[in-house]
Amino acid sequence: MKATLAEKVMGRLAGHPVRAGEMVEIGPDWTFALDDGIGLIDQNFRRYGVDKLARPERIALFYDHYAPADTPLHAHVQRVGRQLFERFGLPRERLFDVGAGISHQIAVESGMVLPGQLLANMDSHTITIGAVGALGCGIGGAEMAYLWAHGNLWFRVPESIRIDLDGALPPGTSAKDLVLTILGRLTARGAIYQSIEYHGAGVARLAIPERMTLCNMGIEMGAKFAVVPGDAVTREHFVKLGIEAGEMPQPDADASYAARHRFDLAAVVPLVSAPSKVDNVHPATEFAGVRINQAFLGTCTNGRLEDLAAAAAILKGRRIAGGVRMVVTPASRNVYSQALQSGVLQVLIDAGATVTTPGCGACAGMHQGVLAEEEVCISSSSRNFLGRMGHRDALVYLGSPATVAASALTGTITDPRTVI
Ligand SMILES: CC(C)[C@H](C(=O)O)[C@@H](O)C(=O)O
Ligand code: SF4
Repeated sequence: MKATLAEKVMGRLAGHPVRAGEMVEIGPDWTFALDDGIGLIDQNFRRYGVDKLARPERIALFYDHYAPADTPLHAHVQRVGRQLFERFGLPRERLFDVGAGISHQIAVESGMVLPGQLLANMDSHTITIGAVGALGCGIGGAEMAYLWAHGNLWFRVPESIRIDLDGALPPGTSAKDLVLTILGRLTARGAIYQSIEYHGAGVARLAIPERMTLCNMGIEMGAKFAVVPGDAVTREHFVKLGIEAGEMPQPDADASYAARHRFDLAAVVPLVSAPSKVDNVHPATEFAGVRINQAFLGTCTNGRLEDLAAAAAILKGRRIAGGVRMVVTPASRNVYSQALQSGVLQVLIDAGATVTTPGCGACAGMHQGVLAEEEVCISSSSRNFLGRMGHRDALVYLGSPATVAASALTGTITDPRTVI
């Protein structure tokens, strides 16, 4: 029986071959929770009298959405999580506390999640780990409480769609512009509950951080998973970490796909997703002259060293425009440290940027740079819904790190190719 990568991974966990559409009761290899969800797990445990965890070795907790805490309520929730860890005797090193960074960023950069593994997290952008040939998806608080208590949960095996990428990205463009190209064509409903498999010479050329950006926005098309099957680049990522990547499961050559698409990377241009729908994608040049108040560089979409470096390359020796604030939030402590040591942060600070604690930062409008009414932000993040980054009358445009830097420089939305 020919299988897609999603069918292979879920079949391994089910203990028998599975087909798209089938329901399986499986125990993911990893089950993560966040500061934004641990309170729900605690409530469910208390309501149903859970006093034992089924698979404690698969559990980790991350404080990324509002860390350090911005309100007494959020501080309380974080305290509840620390207490829950103590109550169940979970190892302290599995609680990634204030300053560690975004869960799925850490899952990839530390080598925690291996190719072919399934990670369930209380966060939809966990899909990002598809960059290392793994499957990541978000589930709700009651479901995660059930998983932690029982070890298994029902999943429907998704259909898969195959996207073949050819060619190479032109200068001034990045994986963000590529994924915005795909999102613009497929739309926000283009892959609902499907697993997007990326193939082809175009994706083989992309480094792990670029693959993370590519997979990250799969959720904006409604996908259950987005994944680049493990290859030489994946293996090299784990070799550098001193970790054995293992077998790296592959989809069968003639597996069955619900749809196939092809994109040429050479045709990609700097793009912007305009307010307030993610698939409202147009060339950045169409928004030339739109004034911004804030430029936000960070998130699990584009808060990695390579993203900060791309912005620094544009801002080196220059100052951001008067009246614009630039907020930089490294995706993890590791990114922060590397950006510090390499001088990238100094360039950004000299240009006038401010740097915040690693984590989600302003992305979901919870802290560290939310917007006032009528303010406009150019952001390297993944969502621009109304009210996403603060006031519901603020406007968020999404673009690449280079577009964010170029716009911070001029004070208006700017195609980075015009300022390089
Ligand atoms: C808070 C969390 C549940 C949410 C998600 O699931 O994606 C957030 O990370 C987001 O980006 O909107
Ligand atoms: S950085 Fe933004 S998109 Fe990513 S997990 Fe955090 S809030 Fe969600």
